[in-house]
Amino acid sequence: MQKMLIEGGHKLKGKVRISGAKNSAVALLPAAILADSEVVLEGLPNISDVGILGDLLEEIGGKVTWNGERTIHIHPERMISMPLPNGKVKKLRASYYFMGAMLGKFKQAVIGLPGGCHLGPRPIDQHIKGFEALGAKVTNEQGAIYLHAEELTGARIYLDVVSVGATINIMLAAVKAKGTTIIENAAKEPEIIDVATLLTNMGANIKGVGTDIIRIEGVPSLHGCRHTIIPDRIEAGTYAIAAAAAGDEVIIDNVIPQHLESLLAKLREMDIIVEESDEQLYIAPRKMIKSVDIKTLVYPGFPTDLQQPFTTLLTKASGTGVVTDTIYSARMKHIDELRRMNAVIKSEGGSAIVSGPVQLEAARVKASDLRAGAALVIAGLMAKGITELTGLEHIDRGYEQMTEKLLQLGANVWREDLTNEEKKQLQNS
Ligand SMILES: CC(=O)N[C@H]1[C@@H](OP(=O)(O)OP(=O)(O)OC[C@H]2O[C@@H](n3ccc(=O)[nH]c3=O)[C@H](O)[C@@H]2O)O[C@H](CO)[C@@H](O)[C@@H]1O
Ligand SMILES: C=C(OP(=O)(O)O)C(=O)O
Repeated sequence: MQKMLIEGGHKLKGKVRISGAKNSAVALLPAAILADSEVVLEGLPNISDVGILGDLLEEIGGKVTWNGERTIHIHPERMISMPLPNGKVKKLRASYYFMGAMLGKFKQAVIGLPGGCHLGPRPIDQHIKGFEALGAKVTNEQGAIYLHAEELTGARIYLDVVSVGATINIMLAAVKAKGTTIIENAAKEPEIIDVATLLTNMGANIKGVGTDIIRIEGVPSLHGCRHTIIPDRIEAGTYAIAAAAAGDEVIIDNVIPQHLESLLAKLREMDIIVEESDEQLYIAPRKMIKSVDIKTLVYPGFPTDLQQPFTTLLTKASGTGVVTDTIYSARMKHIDELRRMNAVIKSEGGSAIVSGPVQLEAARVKASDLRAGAALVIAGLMAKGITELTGLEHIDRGYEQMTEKLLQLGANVWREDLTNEEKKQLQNS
């Protein structure tokens, strides 16, 4: 168990390279189950969620080899419908994609309910509604979802809420079903397009991804292929926010700027200098920046996954900014920690109202989830003194080599093992 120490006040400057997208990677890996021959995925991020999914593919009989840290070769030929009711599936959210992929391939699966960030209730009723519409019988027995179908048949499925996970999971279950599946009110996130691109390269017939109606003609089999993952727009957004909050001039490399338009528009509204080229962003903050309000929405709206880091940036802005998360209204556990660091934030009617500018002060803080962790790292970069951050297992789920990337940008940040006393204190907190 470790803590991260961040000495604030060192301006970020230089170039940072963005890794492959976590939320794509965690769907591409289970999608490989559906193929009959080798799938090669390139450009994967070196994060713990990816490692766990690789292990799960092996647990069900896949032959998995890594070529370096970013390229995985998956041989699905010997995979079986092994039940995964417990264990590693509980460590992350995206293990729920084993439901759709194994149902699509084997017509049966037993998968424990997923873990992932605690952001308030995260039901999977829309995933289940989709599987049932395709002809599966789905039951929940002691925290594991049992899925079984004699045959999967295409269906018209209207999602009651726009859900990334349900859209991808239904695609995975439907690509080999008999006939046509139509997903209405589908999510449009870039990661969904990335997964559909992989499936199409495997031989699937999918139309309409990136719109809210996806049409899938089932095919009898899918073959292997090679696929390169898209860059992580949330990691890129996090570094853009860090650059705006504690940077001088920062270039963010390997990014698709169009994936971040909602964030970039807000940064410009604050008076931050943002320049875009094909694969790069250039961010330069001004001395005085203006507060703005943000409301998270489904893509292409402002991403909930950047809400927490953005809240930290608002502490530096002049005026009052209202932060409302319409996707996860309870995604506010970073607020108390930011208050410990001198932030002035009121909670009102489910929104956080941030007043600034204030000089943040170093403190001992704890990441309750992945993006709360990112928010607190940025706060540490802005604060006076040395911030000590625990809960790093959350950060490691989604940020590749964050310490190294920040060091490269000129931050003074390092990790240390926790003492026994600190471990005890953490367990009791
Ligand atoms: C691994 C992954 O890709 N995680 C992302 C994914 O999570 P995840 O796929 O879990 O999020 P969803 O898009 O499904 O959730 C969106 C909203 O729909 C609700 N909902 C969802 C499914 C369902 O069956 N019923 C239901 O009510 C959720 O509670 C939430 O309020 O999208 C979220 C929203 O962009 C991001 O924060 C996560 O980083
Ligand atoms: C909420 C997130 O992840 P997950 O859905 O994997 O918990 C996230 O990436 O911000």
